[in-house]
Amino acid sequence: MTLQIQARLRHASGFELKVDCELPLQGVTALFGRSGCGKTTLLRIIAGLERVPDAQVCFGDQAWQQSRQFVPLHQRRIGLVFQEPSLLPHLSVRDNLLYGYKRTPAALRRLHLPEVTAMLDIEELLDRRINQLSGGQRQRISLGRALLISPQLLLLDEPMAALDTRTKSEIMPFLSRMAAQAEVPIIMVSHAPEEVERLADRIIFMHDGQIERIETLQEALSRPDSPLFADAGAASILVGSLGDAEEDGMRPFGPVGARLWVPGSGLNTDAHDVRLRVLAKDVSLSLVEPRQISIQNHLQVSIECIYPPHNFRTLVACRTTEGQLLLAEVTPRAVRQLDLAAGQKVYALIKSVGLLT
Ligand SMILES: Nc1ncnc2c1ncn2[C@@H]1O[C@H](COP(=O)(O)OP(=O)(O)OP(=O)(O)O)[C@@H](O)[C@H]1O
Repeated sequence: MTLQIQARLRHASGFELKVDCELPLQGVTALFGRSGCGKTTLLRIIAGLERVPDAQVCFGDQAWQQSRQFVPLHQRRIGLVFQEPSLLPHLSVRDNLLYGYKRTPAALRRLHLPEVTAMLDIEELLDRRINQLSGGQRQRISLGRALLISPQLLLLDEPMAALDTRTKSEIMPFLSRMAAQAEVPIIMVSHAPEEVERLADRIIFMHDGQIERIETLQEALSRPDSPLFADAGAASILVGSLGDAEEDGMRPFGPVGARLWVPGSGLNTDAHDVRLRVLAKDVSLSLVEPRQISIQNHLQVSIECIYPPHNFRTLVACRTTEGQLLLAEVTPRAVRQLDLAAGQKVYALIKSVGLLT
């Protein structure tokens, strides 16, 4: 399934959007770029909220816009969630959730109230009024309402931007669960690298009204100049399964022999494709297997490449025994003293990890 878009638009403000692309639609696609680069405008064109003359938008074999043909939003069967929840204040949570569901022909309904309320953990809220909800709860109801029209595509425009950091981290697991369970392709606008790394499978990088690149998350994380590294520096995402917590609360991540220990969290044990975010500056390299040190997590890796130094730091791309990319940031002096080179087997010491999903 792909989404084909050809559009050209110029606002009175001088901003110009020029897009001609074919997006594979599977899992979560993030639209990422600086403020004002045109992410929301592109999302609105996909939704049919921005009517651009001569644009072409085709979702699989459905022409949503082509020549004189223009399919309005409600016939595109798109679930939309914006930054500010737009719930109906005079209706209960249940009636808000069922608003679009009731208007969806029975034959097209794939998702129903019990499974959606369980997925978003909102069963307890069904009889409340909207003004009795917190910001995070409102956003979960908005996500539920969008899912209950059984959409063929979900468009999320910075759904967490208005939430504080704590509420954001509370709602993130629901979003990622939703992405995995609902089997609906998602396009999500974001300018937060951590959000993208946590949720996205593919990224559309936008700049000045144009699409610069479309990459898988792993491709985007494997180049040192990735825009995802602009804020917190280079990072890697390790994917693996999470085991039961030990007595001290630590949980094993990944296969025996290449196992990391992470602090326990509320995640289910049956969590398979769990993502672990490791900042390159938290990874050091050693030629010998480290013993008698406080850092618990170390992995044998092989060096794939050493990038030229930048600001007195050298980025070293390593592969774990399972073939996953792990970036380490060391000093150029350490590279010289340890005589590091591509192909060499070394140990990566990981000071801290963040469990993402
Ligand atoms: N209706 C409009 N009329 C004139 N200019 C507009 C209109 N809507 C958006 N723009 C301009 O178009 C540009 C792209 O806006 P858009 O909202 O798509 O950017 P964005 O990447 O989503 O930004 P942000 O991350 O800040 O939400 C901006 O310069 C904006 O000021």
